[in-house]
Amino acid sequence: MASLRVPVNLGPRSYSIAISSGDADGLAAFARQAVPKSNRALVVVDAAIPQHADLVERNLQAAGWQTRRVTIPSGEASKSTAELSRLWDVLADWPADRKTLVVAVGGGVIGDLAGFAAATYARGLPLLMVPTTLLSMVDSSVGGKTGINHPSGKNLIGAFHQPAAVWIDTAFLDTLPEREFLSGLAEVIKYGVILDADFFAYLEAHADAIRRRDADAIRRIVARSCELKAVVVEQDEREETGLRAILNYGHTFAHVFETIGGYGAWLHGEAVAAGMVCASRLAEKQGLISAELTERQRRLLARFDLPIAPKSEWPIDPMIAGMYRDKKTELGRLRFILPTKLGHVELRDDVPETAAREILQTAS
Ligand SMILES: NC(=O)c1ccc[n+]([C@@H]2O[C@H](COP(=O)([O-])OP(=O)(O)OC[C@H]3O[C@@H](n4cnc5c(N)ncnc54)[C@H](O)[C@@H]3O)[C@@H](O)[C@H]2O)c1
Ligand SMILES: O=C(O)C(=O)C[C@@H](O)[C@H](O)[C@H](O)COP(=O)(O)O
Ligand SMILES: [Zn+2]
Repeated sequence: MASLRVPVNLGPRSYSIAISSGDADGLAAFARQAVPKSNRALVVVDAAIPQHADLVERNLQAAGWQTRRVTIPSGEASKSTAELSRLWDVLADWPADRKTLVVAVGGGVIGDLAGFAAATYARGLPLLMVPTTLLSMVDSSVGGKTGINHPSGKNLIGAFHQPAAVWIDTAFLDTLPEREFLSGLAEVIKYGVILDADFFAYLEAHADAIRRRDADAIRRIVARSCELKAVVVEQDEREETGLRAILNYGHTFAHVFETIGGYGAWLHGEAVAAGMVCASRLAEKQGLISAELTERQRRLLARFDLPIAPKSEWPIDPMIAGMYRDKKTELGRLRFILPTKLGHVELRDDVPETAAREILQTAS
């Protein structure tokens, strides 16, 4: 299958996303082209996928890199100061220099963590993203948001640091467990709601093929998601104008669901799924959309067995308090991304706290 390229045009920080399937050999030339002058590579890998790291490391070595590997325990708890500090220690001990490439092999946890190490060590090292989950292929490996969690809130500590390149090989998905695969689909559905009504309709029409991981369907959803994210990031790289904030649809709710669950009850995509339904209900309440649009999202999410409401036992006050720590909050005002029609959303700062509280109270 021919490999695709999606460009991310950011002037001096521009890079290419390569999308292929089973073309491990292509990685060496691609990485070398993206990072011509570099002789050391720190390969940061999720503990569950040593076989994928072997493949990546072999190819980097073939392209002239001397490699070292750090294995990170799987799961959201690794977006921590302890794991970050371990990466800094290895880099300092080697020692790394400013040409040392950091390579993230894993899902969004590894990308966010290794990316933040790359952003901070020696004030910035080149970063190669090699995403191995659906969620990281369609979202987290692109756009340069890196960081770790704080006990009080998701991704509260972080930096923008664009990768030098993103290498997506959809063959890595062959080993991905079903629940993780479905979680990634929440972010794919997000793109349809916020930017592309036709893409949403495609997801509705091809839900069965997507669920059985049909190769064409996977390639199409990965490519379209990357294109849509790239277009947004190109126009508002650091979330300054409000445009990039649309990628946060459902996340004001999702992040408090993840935090209240101790970063373990729900996967990120599961929290985003329920968060999008809450945001859509909030838009209904504000008179922006009819119930039909929320219902379409609920139906599609349910076809992928994704949650469509928070757990009833989660206490509401700490969730509301958590929303005020959301990075979109300004001057003490909550801000939400709300749909106005399929394929279009707005950043709103006129939603009263009581409305968000009511959504949580009536969620079931
Ligand atoms: N930076 C961004 O723009 C951005 C965007 C979206 C999400 N995120 C972050 O990404 C994280 C979620 O990412 P995720 O869903 O990839 O989770 P993850 O990184 O925890 O990976 C999910 C699970 O899949 C396993 N795994 C990874 N690749 C595998 C493979 N090929 N085969 C078998 N198992 C594999 C891992 O061990 C892990 O248990 C969250 O922390 C979220 O906040 C960041
Ligand atoms: O890239 C973005 O911008 C996003 O908002 C993508 C989100 O899917 C992702 O979960 C991101 O990490 C959330 O960012 P945050 O700034 O709300 O922590
Ligand atoms: Zn997300």
